[in-house]
Amino acid sequence: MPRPSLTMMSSDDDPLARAIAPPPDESPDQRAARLQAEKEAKLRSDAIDAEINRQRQAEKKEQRPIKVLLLGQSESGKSTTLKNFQLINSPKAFKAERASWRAVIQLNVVRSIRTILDLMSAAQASSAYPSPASSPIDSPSESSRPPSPFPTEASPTLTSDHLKLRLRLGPLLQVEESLWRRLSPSSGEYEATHLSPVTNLPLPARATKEISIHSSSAWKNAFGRLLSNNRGSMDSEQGIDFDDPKDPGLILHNCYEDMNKLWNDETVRTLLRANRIRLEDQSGFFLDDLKRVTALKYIPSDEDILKARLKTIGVSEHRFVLKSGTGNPSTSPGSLLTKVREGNLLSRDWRVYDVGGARSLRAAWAPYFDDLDAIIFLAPLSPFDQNLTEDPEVNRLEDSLLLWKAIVTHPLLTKTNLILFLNKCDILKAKLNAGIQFNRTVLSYGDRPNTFEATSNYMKKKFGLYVSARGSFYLLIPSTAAIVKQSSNSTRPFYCHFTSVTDVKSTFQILENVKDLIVRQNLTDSHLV
Ligand SMILES: Nc1nc2c(ncn2[C@@H]2O[C@H](COP(=O)(O)OP(=O)(O)OP(=O)(O)O)[C@@H](O)[C@H]2O)c(=O)[nH]1
Ligand SMILES: [Mg+2]
Repeated sequence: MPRPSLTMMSSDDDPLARAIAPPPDESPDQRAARLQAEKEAKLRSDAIDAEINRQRQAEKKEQRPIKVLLLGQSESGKSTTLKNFQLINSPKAFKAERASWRAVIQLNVVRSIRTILDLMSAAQASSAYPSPASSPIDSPSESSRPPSPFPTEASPTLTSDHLKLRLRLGPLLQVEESLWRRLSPSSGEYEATHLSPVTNLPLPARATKEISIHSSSAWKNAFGRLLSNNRGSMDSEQGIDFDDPKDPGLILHNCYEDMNKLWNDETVRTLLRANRIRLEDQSGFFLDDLKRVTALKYIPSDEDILKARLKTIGVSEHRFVLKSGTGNPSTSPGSLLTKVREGNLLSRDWRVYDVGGARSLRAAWAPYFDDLDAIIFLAPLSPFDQNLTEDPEVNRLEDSLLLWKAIVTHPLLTKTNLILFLNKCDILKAKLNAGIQFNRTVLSYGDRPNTFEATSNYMKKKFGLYVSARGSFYLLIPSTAAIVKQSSNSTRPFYCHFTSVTDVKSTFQILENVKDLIVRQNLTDSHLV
């Protein structure tokens, strides 16, 4: 016999319908009460459904990694900030890379010395043919330089001792060659850049290039291989093989006396000043630590690694998990993050992206704008008297401001947390202390005091105007003869820190606060708080 279909089934046949059906003798009052109860039950059920839905959405968001992008012009300190993240969150991996960074530091040392040697050659050539038109100071691009913030000195005359010193340092050129070859894959991924924005000297081709390694290249493997090598001469913990025949440590060690003599020579210092070169403010400067970094068993410290300079091409990514219970002295015991950590509610994946900041590389940034939690934008304050390497017409401070404006007003980033690091504060302080006048290049600064406090707060205000104020303002920089007049209608929160990201201790504190802020915002977005 065929079973009755659902439509054929009466409520008498359906046990559930029978169970919930109203009693046949229900009075009008009872009916009204029943309908009211059913209405309330439905409301409760809908509220529970909505809560479950909300929690599901939040969990989904919780599971996706927190993404942070580091932005800023070239040499602003992005990769150095990434190294700080690594040092804090993956110290073992950071340590494992010491051998590779040691090679970069050796190259940085050689490059600084080479700058001096090339300068000596140029000075010698111009003294042999003393024509005003060929002198470095009168080079055609001189007009594009910012006005000198300190008095220009006459170029000194080099003695035969200087020339002997230069000859004795010849082996360093081989060190440079061999380190270049080892660090770079055969394709040769160097991008030509000028040696320094303050020199327009006719230097040899090699000296005008800055070493840059594509992030996808396995340059660290050239040295990382040593990790598996178990030789007795090796510091296995640091992964450095001091007896490696290709290691240039011995040559550098043997050249220490001459390098030190060169760097501390008064005539050489005058020559540098006459050409407006302050090596001590440049990236990858180790000449004040020559004895230590050329020691036979030199192992780079954390600070050395942060100071090492290697230009980024491409994008590097650092992943880590924010562990529960990691100590943050700044997090108050009752704060949300502490509670979340204590309750072990939060073990989130983090991804920090570091991109190349040179002008030609900025087009590669946009694909990373999607789905970002925060951008840490680095604007170095110290190069207020320098122009861009890639565009000698543009002041570096002005470039940072315009870049910041482009990020603040970018349509894909309206909901992204923007955190500004006004960086290289240590170099800014040193420059101001050396008597370099801020208002010589930033004319709009007027006659305000030439102190760190006044100049840095002035720039904080300028950057802040784009995000948290309405109105117009200007920054006058004569090198470009441009008045950077801007207006802003935005009122986003303005998170700003004065940083020196080569300083491990202060940067640790700032990054912990930044992580706290990002987690907080992320939870707020997920409606968890
Ligand atoms: N003294 C000092 N040096 C800094 C500071 N921040 C960065 N540097 C140095 O400046 C140089 C450039 O820093 P990077 O982190 O390589 O710059 P970047 O923004 O990654 O540059 P690109 O890769 O070219 O885009 C490095 O030698 C750093 O050690 C700082 O606050 N103070
Ligand atoms: Mg970089």
